[in-house]
Amino acid sequence: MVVEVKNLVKRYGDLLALDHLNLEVEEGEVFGLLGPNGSGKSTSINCILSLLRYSKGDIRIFGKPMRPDAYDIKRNIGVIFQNVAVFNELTVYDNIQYFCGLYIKDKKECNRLVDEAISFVGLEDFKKFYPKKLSGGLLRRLNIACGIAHKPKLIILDEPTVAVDPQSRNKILEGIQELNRQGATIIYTSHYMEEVEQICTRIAIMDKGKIIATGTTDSLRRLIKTGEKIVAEIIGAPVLDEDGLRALPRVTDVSYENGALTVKSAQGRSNLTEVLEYLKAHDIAYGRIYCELPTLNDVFLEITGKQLRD
Ligand SMILES: Nc1ncnc2c1ncn2[C@@H]1O[C@H](COP(=O)(O)OP(=O)(O)OP(=O)(O)O)[C@@H](O)[C@H]1O
Repeated sequence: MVVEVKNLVKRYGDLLALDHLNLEVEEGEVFGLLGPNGSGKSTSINCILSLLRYSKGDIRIFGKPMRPDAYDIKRNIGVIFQNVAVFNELTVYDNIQYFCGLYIKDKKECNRLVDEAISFVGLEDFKKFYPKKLSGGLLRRLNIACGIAHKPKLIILDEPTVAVDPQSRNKILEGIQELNRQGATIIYTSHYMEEVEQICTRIAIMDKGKIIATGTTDSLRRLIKTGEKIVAEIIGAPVLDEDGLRALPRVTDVSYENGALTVKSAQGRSNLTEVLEYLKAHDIAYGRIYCELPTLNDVFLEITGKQLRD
């Protein structure tokens, strides 16, 4: 176990930010902490890193108790925070060298690792640039390079893609997967469910300071009643007999809004053929028709009654 958190409680005054949080991350995982804004992701990370005092709970990293002065543990952790934390007075190269040099004393080895980190995040053409000259996406990549150059065993990324252009976002996501392939265990916090689905091997969904569900994307999808969702883009504005659709086997919900007919069925049942037959029998013209499995947002919605991105 790389990280073990037991019954973690954190209060900010009267606000209960972490409510008996339990979390386990195994070696080799890309572990996603997914939750809406304010659910407690950053607070969890800051407590895990001993950057914040907490009211109650136990935290172990690499099997040892985590404390503010546990430098042997901290040496093996790389952290990339939401807010970019680099020196504006130093170039891209010098920034990475500074952070890497905090851990790697051999200058030659440090420079080799800096070069490796620069090519890893694709900043070869920007080595001599100062941070102010970099776009938001490139700045994020620099932030990541500073956090990973010393080859930590555990890498924690707190929403590293907020306000990042698609090209840099893809580069960052691919980079995280590559770091994992090279042996690092990753903890990744985000409120973007697509990213978490794309890169995480296991996911914990957070709400109001608690983990409300944990599992792989597939196992989380199976947790809920809703299974397949069929969406048909209806041509024209025909009146639909929704009751006829509701009567299909295991249909849980039917809606018809803005020209889109949505039919949701319970797990384990596909109603695609029946919906197509219904449309044909009632002479209803349609354009695209597609089936979707539940998303992590559907999981969150069913468990909490609200959207992940409220
Ligand atoms: N320093 C602080 N003082 C008081 N309340 C705080 C402080 N930091 C966070 N909070 C509150 O604690 C709760 C959890 O916040 P936290 O930043 O951990 O959530 P988050 O899931 O990381 O959200 P985001 O995605 O917006 O960063 C929120 O209600 C937030 O307003």
